Amino acid sequence: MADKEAIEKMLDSQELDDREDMDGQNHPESILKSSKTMREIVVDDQKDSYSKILVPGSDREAFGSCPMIRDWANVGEYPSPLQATGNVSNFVSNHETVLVDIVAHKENETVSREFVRAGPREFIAFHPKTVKACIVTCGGLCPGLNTVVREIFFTLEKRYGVEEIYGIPYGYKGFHSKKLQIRKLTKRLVDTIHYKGGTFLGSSRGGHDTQLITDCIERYGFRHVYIIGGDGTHRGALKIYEEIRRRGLKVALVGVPKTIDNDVPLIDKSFGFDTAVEESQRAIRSAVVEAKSGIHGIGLVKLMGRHAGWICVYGTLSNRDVDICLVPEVPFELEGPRGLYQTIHDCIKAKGRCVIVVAEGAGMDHMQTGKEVERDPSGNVKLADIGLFLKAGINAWFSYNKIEVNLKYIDPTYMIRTVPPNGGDSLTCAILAQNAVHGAMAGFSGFSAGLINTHNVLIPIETLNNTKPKTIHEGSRMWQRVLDSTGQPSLRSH
Ligand SMILES: Nc1ncnc2c1ncn2[C@@H]1O[C@H](COP(=O)(O)OP(=O)(O)O)[C@@H](O)[C@H]1O
Ligand SMILES: O=P(O)(O)OC[C@H]1O[C@](O)(COP(=O)(O)O)[C@@H](O)[C@@H]1O
Ligand SMILES: [Mg+2]
Repeated sequence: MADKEAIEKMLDSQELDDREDMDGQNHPESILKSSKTMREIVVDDQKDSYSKILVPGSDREAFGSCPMIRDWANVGEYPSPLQATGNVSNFVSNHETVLVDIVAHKENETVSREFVRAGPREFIAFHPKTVKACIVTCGGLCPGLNTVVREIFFTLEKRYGVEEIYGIPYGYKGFHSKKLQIRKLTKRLVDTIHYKGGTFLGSSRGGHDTQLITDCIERYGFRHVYIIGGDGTHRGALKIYEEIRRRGLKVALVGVPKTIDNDVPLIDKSFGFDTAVEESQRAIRSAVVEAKSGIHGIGLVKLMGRHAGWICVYGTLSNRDVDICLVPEVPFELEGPRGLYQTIHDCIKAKGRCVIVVAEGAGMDHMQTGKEVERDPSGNVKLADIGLFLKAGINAWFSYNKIEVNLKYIDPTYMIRTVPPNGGDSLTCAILAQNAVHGAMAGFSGFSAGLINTHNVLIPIETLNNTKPKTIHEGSRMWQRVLDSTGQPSLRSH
């Protein structure tokens, strides 16, 4: 039987669970059971080559649990329509968790954080016919946004039989701006959007208003709210989630973390990052070709990375012809015998050329002194252009020292985030989106879908927001790989 037919048949046979409209806490035991206290997973206590992993079950406020709507509103319990079309062994129990800290040492006990495992549940909290869902994309662009939107749509529509799915235009503003139109999404509208870069829904910075957004959610009767965005978006999402709880609304608020900078904490990698790195190769290769072809050629490439230099690091390590990599986390000096300019000079003397990759947030201590800080509508600090600054500084230094150089500056900033996702990122987007929907259908709320240690999890947004962004550490093996590949010195006199 076709998926759709099987789902329809199953849904038609289901009465609306009256718990959905009841007061009181009459919840199914199967879903409710709370976890034990300190749980010990002894991987193998016979062999001392295995480690003992302790999961701190007693402190499950932050880890190992995920908020559920039934904590503040009544929801029902229905057999999942996936029972009619899927393999039942694919269902995930609410008691399954994924460990975060998996590197162990046999001499020590490893205490790991854990998150609820994502995936389809055998029983769901919403009758799909009662679900009105909306999807919004916020903040900067990232390859794969459209793929996430499309997959949320099709998972809701095809797998669960949800009929009303809406697109919120241009980010948070779209919930309340009179100039913007919320529109119903259809298969025809979203069918081919994954082949394109950008976001079909539009995006924006600024415009977050917790009360107006929650009013809109209430007015439309949205039961699922899917919010795709980065750190700023998630700060905004947490406020909406708290307001939803305060008002006692039966709403699953779900995040999908997005950022080209790859600094979202806890998760393995953010979607679109690999595509951006791949796209950065075109710019870096051009810089290498230019540097190799000119007399004392210098290729300078500026890439994105406001507070974290992951694109530069991965771009550098992929290319392997880069001589100097500059990231926001690792300060460098310009002048002096170990400074940047002298290092470029040494590199040119040794190789006849020098290729430099710089993150937009690197070297800010050289530029923003004394100036008033400018902010974008979301409150992010507007950075001065380190690429242009270095271009001018390098040219001036060599000119002063009467050494001919040919510097070519390449700034592919927006080009690397506006392309469609590559194959791997497309798959990541699809799986994240599916798990966002499975989590919402199961009645979880206030979480973001993420991949940790290659396993899909539901991360409470509060935890995500309270965890430090993932940045590069100077003492790390990753930074050491950069130093090994480039051969660059510390660029500091101390
Ligand atoms: N602290 C905050 N509280 C509420 N909303 C916020 C907050 N920070 C950012 N936002 C909102 O989140 C949206 C996206 O934020 P932004 O920083 O531009 O992008 P990103 O989510 O990619 O980091 C914007 O609409 C912005 O107004
Ligand atoms: O010009 P815009 O749209 O503000 O975007 C620039 C910023 O967006 C980013 O690509 C990603 O930022 P977000 O993840 O916060 O959206 C940064 O690297 C960059 O500084
Ligand atoms: Mg951000």
